[in-house]
Amino acid sequence: MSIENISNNKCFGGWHKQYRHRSSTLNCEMRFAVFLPPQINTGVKVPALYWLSGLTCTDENVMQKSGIQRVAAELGIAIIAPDTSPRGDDVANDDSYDLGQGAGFYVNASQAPWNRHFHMYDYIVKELPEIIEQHFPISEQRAISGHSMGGHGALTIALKNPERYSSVSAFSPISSPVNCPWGQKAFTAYLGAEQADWKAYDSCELINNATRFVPALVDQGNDDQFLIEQLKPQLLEAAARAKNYPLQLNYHDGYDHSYYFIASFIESHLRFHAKYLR
Ligand SMILES: N[C@@H](CCC(=O)N[C@@H](CS)C(=O)NCC(=O)O)C(=O)O
Repeated sequence: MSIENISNNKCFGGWHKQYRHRSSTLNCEMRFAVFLPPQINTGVKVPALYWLSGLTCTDENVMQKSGIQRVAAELGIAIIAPDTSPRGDDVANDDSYDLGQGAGFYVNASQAPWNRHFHMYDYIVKELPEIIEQHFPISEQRAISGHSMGGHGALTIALKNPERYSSVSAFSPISSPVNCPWGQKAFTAYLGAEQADWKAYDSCELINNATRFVPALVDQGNDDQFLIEQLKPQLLEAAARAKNYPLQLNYHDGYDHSYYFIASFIESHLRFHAKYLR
């Protein structure tokens, strides 16, 4: 698996780098970004936090807007930022911002035309870590986090693979895609009309069925424009309470859905993950 370096920026003593590669899982060319903390110079492998972004995003949003690098450099954690879907002229798409390219929802699509490329679940869980751990001094110690659609991705991926992630966190996640318009639209397209098939990618369902717990942290702004209709964190809270699941969910007055909110609390997420990555 070869990768091509396309940019390098020194940052807080470490490096922000972008790469292009051919993904066999997604059947197209993909780009990802990695922040390598200064500790890679000590000859010891560093752990990684995978960051899954939300609707309309690429690898660039978190790297340019969250300020994640400062504390990642202090703690010696690499940040991996993939794209949010397969892309390209021959990849299926939709005119709306919440379906198709930029909106992969971190599932494996079973329905045409999406099933030719939209296998973001397998890409994030299997192919990308293999590439990362082959090409960089990054260990198999992994944590996962994300925002909105990416918060849903992080939670579901950790809940489905508790042996692969030591902790999970999310900002403003889509807490139960089965129960909101964004999720219902995407899952109908990618997974088909059979709602029983959607439950394999619903955080609340997965918490309900969990047998092994991954410590979880969620932060949510109370002035988030998507809170009531789409995000529904109270469903996540109720599922966790019923199961005694180790979820800490914090609400914050005045904060919205943007990266200004993420930038305000990203430090606490990194320190949370650092406790479990050691
Ligand atoms: N209608 C909005 C909805 C998309 C949206 O809010 N995306 C969030 C994730 S769900 C985001 O992170 N946008 C990019 C950014 O703020 O940098 C748009 O098209 O930008």
